[in-house]
Amino acid sequence: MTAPDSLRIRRALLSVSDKTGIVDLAHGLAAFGVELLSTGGTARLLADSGLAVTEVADYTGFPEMMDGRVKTLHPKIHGGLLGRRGVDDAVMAAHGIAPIDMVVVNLYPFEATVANPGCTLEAAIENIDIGGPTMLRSAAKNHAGVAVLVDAADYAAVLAELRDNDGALGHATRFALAVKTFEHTARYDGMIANYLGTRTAGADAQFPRTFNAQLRLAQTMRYGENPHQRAAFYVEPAPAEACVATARQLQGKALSFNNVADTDAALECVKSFVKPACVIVKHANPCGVAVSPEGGIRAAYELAYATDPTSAFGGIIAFNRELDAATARAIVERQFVEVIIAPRVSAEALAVTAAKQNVRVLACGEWGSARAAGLDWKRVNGGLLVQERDTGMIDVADLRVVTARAPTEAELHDLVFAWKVAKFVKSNAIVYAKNRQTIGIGAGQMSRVYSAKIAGIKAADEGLTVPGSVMASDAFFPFRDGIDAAAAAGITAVIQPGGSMRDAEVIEAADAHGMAMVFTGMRHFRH
Ligand SMILES: NC(=O)c1ncn([C@@H]2O[C@H](COP(=O)(O)O)[C@@H](O)[C@H]2O)c1NC=O
Repeated sequence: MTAPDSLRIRRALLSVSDKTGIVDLAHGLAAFGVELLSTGGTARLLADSGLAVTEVADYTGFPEMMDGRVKTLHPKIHGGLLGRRGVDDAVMAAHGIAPIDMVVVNLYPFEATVANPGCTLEAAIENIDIGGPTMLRSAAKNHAGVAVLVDAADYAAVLAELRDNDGALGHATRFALAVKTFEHTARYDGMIANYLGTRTAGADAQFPRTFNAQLRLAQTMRYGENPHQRAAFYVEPAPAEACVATARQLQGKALSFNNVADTDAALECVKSFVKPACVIVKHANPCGVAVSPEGGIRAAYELAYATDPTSAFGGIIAFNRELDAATARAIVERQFVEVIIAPRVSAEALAVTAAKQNVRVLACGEWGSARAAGLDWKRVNGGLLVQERDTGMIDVADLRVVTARAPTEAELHDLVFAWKVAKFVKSNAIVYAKNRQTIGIGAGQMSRVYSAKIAGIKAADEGLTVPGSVMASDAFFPFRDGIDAAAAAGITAVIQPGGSMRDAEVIEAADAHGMAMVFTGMRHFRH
């Protein structure tokens, strides 16, 4: 039995650039007696597979012309797609226009074409599909009488519905396919506008005149940053690397708005380390970070936790290795934790966390050694600030020793470690570290010297020893007071960008205290 709002498919037009799955779909349609119309290359492929197919050119009486610029742009096609069934039947019949009940189209590969570094403007323009989006939009607008397929991933489900519904498709399916189609053409046109918008006179090559992006709704949340704010999580169509948006949740309550933001902060920080590492984040700031080359993530977790157990309560914990059962047990037996994220989670670890079903456990997949380039967006009222992601990394070879004393090998390891952490601490950021463990973190203060004071207070409160530690500062010291305070606390080496008007005074202070200081030449403000 056919459902009342169903549409019997009698005639379909197939015109695809990406021919994946098209032959199987066409055979499936033919089995329901569907008449097939098609354009040049698609028609040849279908005919070669033994199907009876009418070329659009034969159907319209107009040849494909202008190197394919005009193939399907004809009233017999668009009338067949747009004609309102039951309203326009007479006019359609008068002009020899037959209804087309299904359109299967995917577009010239504009995105892949312009992604090629050697792509010319001419090649880009030739890859702007005109006839395809026009058919898609006609069909999607008239979804009351037409089914439209823009994605090969939908072919099997559509064939299955035809099988179950006597060769017809229900309204809900047609509506969903139409919405997907408009999303697709919007994205396609957005990409074209972005590309061409960087090529107008005087335009910036990276920032188009208008900013078009398409993000997919991944999740609606109970609330936003606060309970009176509604919220949702939108994700990019294809994130370039493993991230919070690609993560699979293996157990636990739904992620909250703040969970997603903090998980992102923790994960992006832990990606900075090659050896087994743990980052604990609270309110967007790392409150404990450690690397343990010998002890693995279990030892790294213990060290990270020890930095600031008070703040770690209810924190987000990220690892750069598979979460194992011993580490999972150490966490859940000790502390309240909101989220644990790792590239992978072993079955044994999951069996351990299962005892605490509220804990959200996420596996995000592996990432490579270099961070993917991309853009960061930050909303301000009435606008959007866009910048390149801070993928800047320093290498030991990039460091410039500016003091009489060079850092020892051990200090150097700690300086690089502390610098990597400081990059993920809100400015003004000061990080004290020793043996690749954070000893104190001062975050988000309006003056650098206060961040330094807080780092010292936290270390003292948790019984950690500052003397012999190193210090990282995300930006230069404007005055020598920060260095003097650090020396008084027992800091022996400093890493900072340099570049202050008073660098000479700051270096003099470090020398006077017998400290080693290196300049990175790179700043890592984070607001
Ligand atoms: N110009 C037209 O009338 C036209 N009609 C359909 N196309 C596109 O031609 C492609 C399929 O071509 P073929 O079947 O010849 O391989 C599809 O990407 C389809 O979107 C057209 N090409 C571009 O605009």
